[in-house]
Amino acid sequence: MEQKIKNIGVLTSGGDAPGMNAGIRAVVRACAYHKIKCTGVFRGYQGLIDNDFEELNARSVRNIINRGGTFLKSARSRMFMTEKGRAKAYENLLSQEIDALVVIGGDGTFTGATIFNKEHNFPIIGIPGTIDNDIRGTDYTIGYDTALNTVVEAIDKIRDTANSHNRLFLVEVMGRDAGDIALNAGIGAGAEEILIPEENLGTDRLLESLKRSRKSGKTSSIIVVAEGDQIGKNIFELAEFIETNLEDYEVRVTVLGHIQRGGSPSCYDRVLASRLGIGAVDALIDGKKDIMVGIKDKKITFVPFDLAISGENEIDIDLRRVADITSI
Ligand SMILES: Nc1ncnc2c1ncn2[C@@H]1O[C@H](COP(=O)(O)OP(=O)(O)OP(=O)(O)O)[C@@H](O)[C@H]1O
Ligand SMILES: O=P(O)(O)OC[C@H]1O[C@](O)(CO)[C@@H](O)[C@@H]1O
Ligand SMILES: [Mg+2]
Repeated sequence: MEQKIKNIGVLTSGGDAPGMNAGIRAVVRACAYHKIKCTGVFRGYQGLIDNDFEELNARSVRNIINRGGTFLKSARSRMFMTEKGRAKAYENLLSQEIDALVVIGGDGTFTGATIFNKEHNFPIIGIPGTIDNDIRGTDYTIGYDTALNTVVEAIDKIRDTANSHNRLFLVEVMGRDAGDIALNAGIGAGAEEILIPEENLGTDRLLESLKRSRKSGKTSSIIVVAEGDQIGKNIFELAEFIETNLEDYEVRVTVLGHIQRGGSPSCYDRVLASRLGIGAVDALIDGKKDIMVGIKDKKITFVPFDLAISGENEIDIDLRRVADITSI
């Protein structure tokens, strides 16, 4: 028979994402509902190693549903990537009498979780919390929707200057290995071209497309470039390359950077985080472990960590077609 879970730890790890607070809140309140103790772990996996714990009750998470970032703070813990660091984390979990964990983060967080589970047989459920949306087994990750809206709002503003000065703007958006933000925000903001890590369309196509758009009467353009894109060595070199090859283009570069990770979460992200938080606690009560709770076709689903982090990020080819046709 499964042992009854008495104390669930919750942490946020990797890049912060809007909606993580709503996810923590849901986990804490689901624990309160089921009369399970809940322990907050500060600074992600690093907090496990440093013994940075605090008991949380339903009132500890008041007034945070609307706040970006994560009140538990986050970290990219190098120590957790070592066997020694993970052994220390396990020791601290035992001494705190924590018998299961909910980790909110991205692919790296889940990689750490599954390694930890294999080493120490410790029940962990993952909640996808990353603006990158680069997780398999869930249609959306917490923070992605808010980030998209932030990017579109920023590009709308850039468009004013692009249009007033007849300029070409290269706008860099986040996504080290994933083009989801670039592709969707690019379509939403009406970008001329969208460059993503999953496909290298080559510089010839880019120059041809820019020549064509001038001929068709366009006076300004916006190109959205994911930070992991492989066409240009970096976005500034790409700008130089375009100006060298197309003399009638005046190019400017905007790197949106971390504004994409901040801000109050959208309603979608708050609801998603609330559903996934409750799903994670339900899963632990049911004796599940080494899995991520996600959302597919509007329904809560559970997928093994190995599957959630498997393979390269895939983009929806229909979206590429939409981008190509609408930017004609
Ligand atoms: N191979 C690994 N072994 C052990 N722990 C790992 C491993 N990979 C990642 N982790 C742990 O997970 C943490 C978070 O991973 P990472 O920094 O890649 O962010 P993420 O969860 O992918 O989120 P995002 O991509 O949104 O920033 C790492 O800092 C590290 O502590
Ligand atoms: O400055 P940091 O925390 O290293 O974050 C940068 C990375 O985090 C992500 O935004 C995901 O959170 C990536 O797209 C990006 O490359
Ligand atoms: Mg990641």
